[in-house]
Amino acid sequence: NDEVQKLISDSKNWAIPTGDYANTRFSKLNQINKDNVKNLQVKWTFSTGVLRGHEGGPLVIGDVMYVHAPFPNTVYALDLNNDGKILWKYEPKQDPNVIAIMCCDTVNRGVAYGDGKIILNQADTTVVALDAKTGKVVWSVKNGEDTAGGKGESGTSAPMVFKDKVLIGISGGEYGVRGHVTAYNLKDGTVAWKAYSTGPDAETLMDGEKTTQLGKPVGKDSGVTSWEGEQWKQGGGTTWGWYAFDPKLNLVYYGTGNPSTWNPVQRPGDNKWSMTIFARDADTGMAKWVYQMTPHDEWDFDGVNEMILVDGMDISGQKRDVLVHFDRNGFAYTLDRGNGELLVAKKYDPAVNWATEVVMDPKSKEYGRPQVVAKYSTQQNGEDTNTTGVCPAALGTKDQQPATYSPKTGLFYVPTNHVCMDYEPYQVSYTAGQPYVGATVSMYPAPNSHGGMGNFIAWDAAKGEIVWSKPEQFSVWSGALSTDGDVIFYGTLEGYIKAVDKDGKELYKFKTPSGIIGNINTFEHKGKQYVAVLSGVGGWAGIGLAGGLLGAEGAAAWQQAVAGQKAPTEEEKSISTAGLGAVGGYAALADYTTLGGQLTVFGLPD
Ligand SMILES: O=C(O)c1cc(C(=O)O)c2c(n1)C(=O)C(=O)c1cc(C(=O)O)[nH]c1-2
Repeated sequence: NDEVQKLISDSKNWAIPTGDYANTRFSKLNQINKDNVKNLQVKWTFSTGVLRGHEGGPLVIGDVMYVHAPFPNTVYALDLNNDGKILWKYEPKQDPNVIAIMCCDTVNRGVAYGDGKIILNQADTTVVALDAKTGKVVWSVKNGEDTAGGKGESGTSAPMVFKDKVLIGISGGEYGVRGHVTAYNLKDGTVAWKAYSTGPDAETLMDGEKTTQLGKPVGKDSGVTSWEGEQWKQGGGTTWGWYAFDPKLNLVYYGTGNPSTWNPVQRPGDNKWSMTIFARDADTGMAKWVYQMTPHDEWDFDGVNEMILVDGMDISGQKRDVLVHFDRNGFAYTLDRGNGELLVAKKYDPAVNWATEVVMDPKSKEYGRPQVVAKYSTQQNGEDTNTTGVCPAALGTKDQQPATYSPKTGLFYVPTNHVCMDYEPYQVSYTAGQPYVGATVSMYPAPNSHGGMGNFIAWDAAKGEIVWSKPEQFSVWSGALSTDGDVIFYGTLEGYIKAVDKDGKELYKFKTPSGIIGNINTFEHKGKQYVAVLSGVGGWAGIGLAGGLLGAEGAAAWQQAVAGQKAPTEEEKSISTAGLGAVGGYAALADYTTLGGQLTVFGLPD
């Protein structure tokens, strides 16, 4: 989209949720720099009026900031000329029953701009285009089937506007939803193309001969033949993460989520194309290449995290245009983004133990496949057996919280989880619209380490090496930002916004009113640079607080039990696995923060 590209190239704006089409989250602004960032002050704040988890961040286009909220997905247009005075507000009417079918809090990762419209992907899968000037609905379409007699589909992902289209994904892998992405025409909301993650070629938009994985044709109907019977019909592979676009290659990139159910014993086969990076033609949706990172997933390692596109990376003396992806499974992948050739696949947390390596020898039958450690195979250990000590936990070495790439240092700065789990699969039967999880999980900090549940790291994607790692008490569930001012920002679950230098040295921190799971961004207005972030604890890691699943008393009792100071009661034991395992794991968060949705805008002293 030429208009959007023009807006993006002017760093004063933050014109798309990911900062740019390459998902770098790097800004050329440099007024706020490593020397003066310590002087940052709060300039103005704005309450969204909504509690629960606030993911994503505001857009800034010219004099207007667009702020979104989790369910009920209120959108505000704020006037930057007037300390954020409200220009318009849009509040959709949605059936609150959709809350019950959202796996990991009522989050929404942001709105997109294009063609004079603001596009919102609502929790109930309604996609609306709002007139950016007035907030009036221009068009509205239904992207899935939610609660009433539906399949348990929901919407949380941020749309991506590209060319004359907007890409929308779907959530509901915990409900057996069959994943899909749809490109809608920006003009009127009609469907340009729709591609499923599983199923026959005509529906996955694959060509058995021309679509390749690691240089080889995928074969006919691979999205059917890699499943038993008709299991692909509720096979998961949802598309709730981030999307990227390469205008030169005319390809869109994204990853697919876990195969449904979480019980691997119940679904033999590689379960294609769950857990897969897709490169699709932007005009037709046809898949050019794919790469399945975790064939036959046994741990819920959704492959949806962002794809970061970097040009001319020096890989063993050769300049390559690459795609870098920090997967939930604990491996960071560097691929040639033109043909999907695998260049690097290395662990980005030393705790990762479920696989020893990804096979890099093209002559091997196992080429590109992770080598699973039998002890941590929930498939081999079988149903109703608790597989213990698996690292990372189901929420991965990194979940949806996006990393940033700085072209100045050539490094990636990555918010990570340092969490392990016990995982017990069990039989589950499929009923449309009902949970289809099939595993009990509990989570805890990676053992024999620093005791915390997170690290903020710097990563060299050419070598596949951690450059430095800064321990955090909790998972870093916020998206990072790097700038030409040689500063890197991220937020913490306790609620701190932090700024570090290129060596990871902390330069600034400020405690905002609630835990940060939003993505930090920056913009310039009237010649001054600002940094903005949404606070509002929640998401999967914060579900205990956001969903009210654990009171402060419960948290304290649970912590004592974990610390071995008292025997856990039956109720406390059930807490440990509530919220798909996150409630017990993150119980101590209740000592630091509580719910609240607020935007905080920082700037330098006048
Ligand atoms: O399979 C799915 O459809 C699906 C959807 C979502 C979502 O839409 O938020 C999450 C997940 N899975 C998931 O596995 C996960 O770890 C997760 C974390 C979060 C979050 O916002 O903190 N959402 C989701």
